Amino acid sequence: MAGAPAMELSSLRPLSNLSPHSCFAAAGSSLFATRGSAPAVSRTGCRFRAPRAAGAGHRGLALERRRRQFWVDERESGAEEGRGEPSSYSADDDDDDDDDDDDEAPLLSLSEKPDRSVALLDDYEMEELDYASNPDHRSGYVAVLGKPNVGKSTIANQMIGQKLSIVTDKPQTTRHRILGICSGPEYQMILYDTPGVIEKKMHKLDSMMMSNVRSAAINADCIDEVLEEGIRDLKNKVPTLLVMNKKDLIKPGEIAKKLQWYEKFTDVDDVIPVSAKYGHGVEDVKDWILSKLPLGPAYYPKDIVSEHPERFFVAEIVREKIFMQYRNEVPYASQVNVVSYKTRPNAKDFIQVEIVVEKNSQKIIMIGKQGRALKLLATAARLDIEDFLQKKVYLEIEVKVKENWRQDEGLLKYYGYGGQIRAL
Ligand SMILES: Nc1nc2c(ncn2[C@@H]2O[C@H](COP(=O)(O)OP(=O)(O)OP(=O)(O)O)[C@@H](O)[C@H]2O)c(=O)[nH]1
Repeated sequence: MAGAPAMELSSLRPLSNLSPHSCFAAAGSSLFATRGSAPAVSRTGCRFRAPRAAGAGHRGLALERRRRQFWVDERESGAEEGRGEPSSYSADDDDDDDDDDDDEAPLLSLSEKPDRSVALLDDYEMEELDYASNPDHRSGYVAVLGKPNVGKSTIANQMIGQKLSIVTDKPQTTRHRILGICSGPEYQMILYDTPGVIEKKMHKLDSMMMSNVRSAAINADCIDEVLEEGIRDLKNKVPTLLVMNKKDLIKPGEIAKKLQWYEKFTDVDDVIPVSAKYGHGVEDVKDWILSKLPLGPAYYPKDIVSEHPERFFVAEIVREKIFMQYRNEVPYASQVNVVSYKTRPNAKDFIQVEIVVEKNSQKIIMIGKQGRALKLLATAARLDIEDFLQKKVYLEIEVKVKENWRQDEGLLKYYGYGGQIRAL
């Protein structure tokens, strides 16, 4: 069937006694709305946590300790940096000198689901957030799976209420699993937005991305019919929702027919039509997930929206701008690395980014005549990064060529496609 874009949302263990709706203030979600205890956000803005309240220092340390358990320090696995002839552009209003250096950041694992016993809040946090007195609290992992461009990132962002995953009109924008945490007073759902499932793998990059998708599916005990063998036996154990997205593009009379078709010819538990871009139906999806989430305490403090470090999002923002500005092969041949991120007490943060492309011809396109294209890119990226970080930054971008990086397993691992990214 020439179906509407569809994706599957699967969550951990089913549970029958539900308390839907109780946790959501909003009926009919609005775009990027802020929630209860969540910190202020802007269009692309996400705070990893709300500004700490007085006395919350312990909690910060506890979180730090817990995070470190997910970090894998294996810098030796990184490929050597080929230093070509860089072309760079610095996007800044004025100039600053740098001081502190944090380049010794360890790696953060993206492929492992934190074990509940590891990720659990410590006693101080339990007491502070009063979890012990709330036996009805629900929490669990949800994998967002589906083909490229169906709107997985859009719906994940909508549910979290903040733009964590980049969204473009080009397929296969999402390359990593993006973990987003959506919390309410009585629940916490941890969403894994995954790259679109592709069957035809052109590069090693595609294979490594798909292996991370499979791992997200396994971690959430769920299955997508387009995924390969090895996880099929998990079916039946996990509630699966098929989200029929972009219903705004379907004629009203067709929606009912498509729903019937999906219900009849797929194994999913439910089908919900939504229009993620406009927020329609997103609350229904949230309610469905809530109805399936197991009872249990939160995995993370409620004001945390992601485990990813800031530099991960900085690279993603630059990548989004590349997808928006350049055509054809160039965005797909580009890898963005934050090579240095320096916070300075009396000056703007200093961020050095390298864009790696595969051919010199791509580098020429990326830079443009008299560097105009790169300047445009750097300025657009800087503005969004500042919006995201809620502070001014000095951004320097270099373009380098590394032939066939998409086929180089060592480099791909170094760039985070082996399931690890550098922590800040
Ligand atoms: N008309 C319409 N467009 C939508 C809707 N949801 C998402 N889109 C658009 O579809 C495109 C792809 O959205 P994404 O959220 O990036 O899709 P994705 O599934 O994460 O894409 P991949 O990165 O390829 O896996 C973007 O241009 C979105 O604006 C919707 O409900 N209606």
